[in-house]
Amino acid sequence: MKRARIIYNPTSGRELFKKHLPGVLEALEIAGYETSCHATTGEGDAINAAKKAVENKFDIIIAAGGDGTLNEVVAGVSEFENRPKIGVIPMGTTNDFARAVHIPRDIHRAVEIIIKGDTIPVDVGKVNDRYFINIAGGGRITELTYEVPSKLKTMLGQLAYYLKGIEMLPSINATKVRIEYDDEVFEDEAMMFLVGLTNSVGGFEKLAPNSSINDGKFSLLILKKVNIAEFIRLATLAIRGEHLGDPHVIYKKATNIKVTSDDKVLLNLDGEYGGTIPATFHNLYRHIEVFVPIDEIREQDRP
Ligand SMILES: Nc1ncnc2c1ncn2[C@@H]1O[C@H](COP(=O)(O)OP(=O)(O)OP(=O)(O)O)[C@@H](O)[C@H]1O
Repeated sequence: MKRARIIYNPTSGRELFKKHLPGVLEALEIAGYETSCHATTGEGDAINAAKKAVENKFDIIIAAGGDGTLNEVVAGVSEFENRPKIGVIPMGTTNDFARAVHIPRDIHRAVEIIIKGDTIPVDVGKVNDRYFINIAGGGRITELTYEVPSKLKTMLGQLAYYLKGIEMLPSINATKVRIEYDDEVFEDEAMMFLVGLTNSVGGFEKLAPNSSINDGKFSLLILKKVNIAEFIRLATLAIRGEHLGDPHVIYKKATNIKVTSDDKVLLNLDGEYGGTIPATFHNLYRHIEVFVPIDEIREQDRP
């Protein structure tokens, strides 16, 4: 019998997973998985739980939570040679990764996808000694994800982020950075930089339209120094995916990226605080296998 380990964050999103756990366990049992679970207790706990699951030779690990929980599970397995396949049950406020690979927010449909068993390989980003599956970023506006209280997310969902974003607008400013990407260099003031693996960030699904999740490349997006009015105009364009032709935006695919600055710049990794720069980004090509609804995967993401 195959063994599955569920690692779930009981505080994710609207805090509903626990209620559905018996049904999830039953469905997996019927499908031939002997399943056990671990409820995370706080930051970093899912990393350790995932490491233990690898050491205990579970066949698959199911991350039930938001992008933060999935990030920790991937970080936990990434150092190992034999990495179990990963299932995702999106329970967070933002589930950018799940959205990028078309895993629905419906718990039972998400479990069915795992049971069906189709997987695709997915690139993982490594920066300094940390990992990301979706996006890494720097610049004041990317810090907004840590300033939204969990209670507010439980109550308002995604809206909590937009409200915080509006509140932060007056305080965002540019920082002088040096960004080396493959053979090119950007050295100037920037509002933010994003290093993306998927096309979907915080509900902006067209932010990096031609990114592929398993081509071994990052989508690098740099927003040069602009004033607040221009920033809002570009954010509005970004919702429609029309920001890429703007002269204030640099958008390139790159495999190796290095960011340095004389100022203190915080790194945001999949929505959580991820240390400070200097940062060297490596793309771990097809590092994990993830259960997905294979028929819905975009052509450029199919292996
Ligand atoms: N029992 C817990 N209590 C408080 N925080 C926790 C607990 N377990 C995990 N966490 C932390 O919560 C963070 C965020 O969780 P997660 O991404 O799953 O859900 P979310 O906050 O609802 O959604 P999102 O981050 O997508 O907005 C995790 O990275 C982890 O550090």
